[in-house]
Amino acid sequence: MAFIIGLTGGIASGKSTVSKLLEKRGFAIVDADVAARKVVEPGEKAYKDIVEAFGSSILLTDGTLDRAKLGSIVFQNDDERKKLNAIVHPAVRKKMNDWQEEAIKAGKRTIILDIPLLYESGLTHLVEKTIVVYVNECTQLKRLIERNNFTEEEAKSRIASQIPLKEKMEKADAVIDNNGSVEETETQLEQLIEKWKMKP
Ligand SMILES: CC(C)(COP(=O)(O)OP(=O)(O)OC[C@H]1O[C@@H](n2cnc3c(N)ncnc32)[C@H](O)[C@@H]1O)[C@@H](O)C(=O)NCCC(=O)NCCS
Ligand SMILES: Nc1ncnc2c1ncn2[C@@H]1O[C@H](COP(=O)(O)OP(=O)(O)OP(=O)(O)O)[C@@H](O)[C@H]1O
Repeated sequence: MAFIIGLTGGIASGKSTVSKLLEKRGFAIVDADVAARKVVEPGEKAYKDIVEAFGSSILLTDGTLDRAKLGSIVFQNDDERKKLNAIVHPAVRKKMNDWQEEAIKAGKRTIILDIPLLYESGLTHLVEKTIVVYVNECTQLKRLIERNNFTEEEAKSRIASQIPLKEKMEKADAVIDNNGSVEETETQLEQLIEKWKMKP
């Protein structure tokens, strides 16, 4: 039996940073954001459903999704976001399940499911333990604005579309504080790998 761990946090809290550190150590990573990009490629069912629901004005000239435009629609309106989630999430779950099976077949002993919406989507039954990557509100806002070139308003509306990070932290089996340097984050991760006896 493989050890299945859910890695989550808030937008721009540092999940990808932590998952890269885990990948470097040979752990299998199954990333929901990667799956969510894959299942909306032209030709996929979710792609067709999105075009039907949101209209072809959310497409770029090459026929792929205009993610910036779709993002500006769904992070300003809860109903639109729920509509998109209902189309994309079932396909994401299936894709992640396929990748998890592949990792198990390849002999991986610990599999990390990197799922930003682990708590929002009620998916904790899929994992044995949860890790929350935590940053304070100020760091989160600053890093999100810097990484995505968002205005403060755009960044705040994305943060507001998720359960507050503090609440996620209270639900977690382990918390990694990513307010400091990446090296400090790596040290905490190493201690957790030791404590939970995680083997790649
Ligand atoms: C709206 C979309 C096109 C915007 O794309 P964009 O490239 O700007 O963002 P990206 O996909 O890289 O997501 C960045 C982060 O935003 C947050 N986020 C994304 N979707 C959602 C959502 N539906 N609800 C809350 N937060 C979300 C997550 O923290 C994610 O890590 C895209 O986020 C999307 O398709 N979302 C729906 C699928 C989804 O829920 N993905 C999250 C994990 S399954
Ligand atoms: N400890 C750190 N010190 C400085 N910058 C950091 C640190 N950790 C992450 N960052 C930066 O903050 C931003 C967000 O980090 P990252 O992309 O890992 O977050 P995420 O939780 O995966 O985000 P998302 O949910 O949006 O995919 C990135 O630009 C990253 O380079």
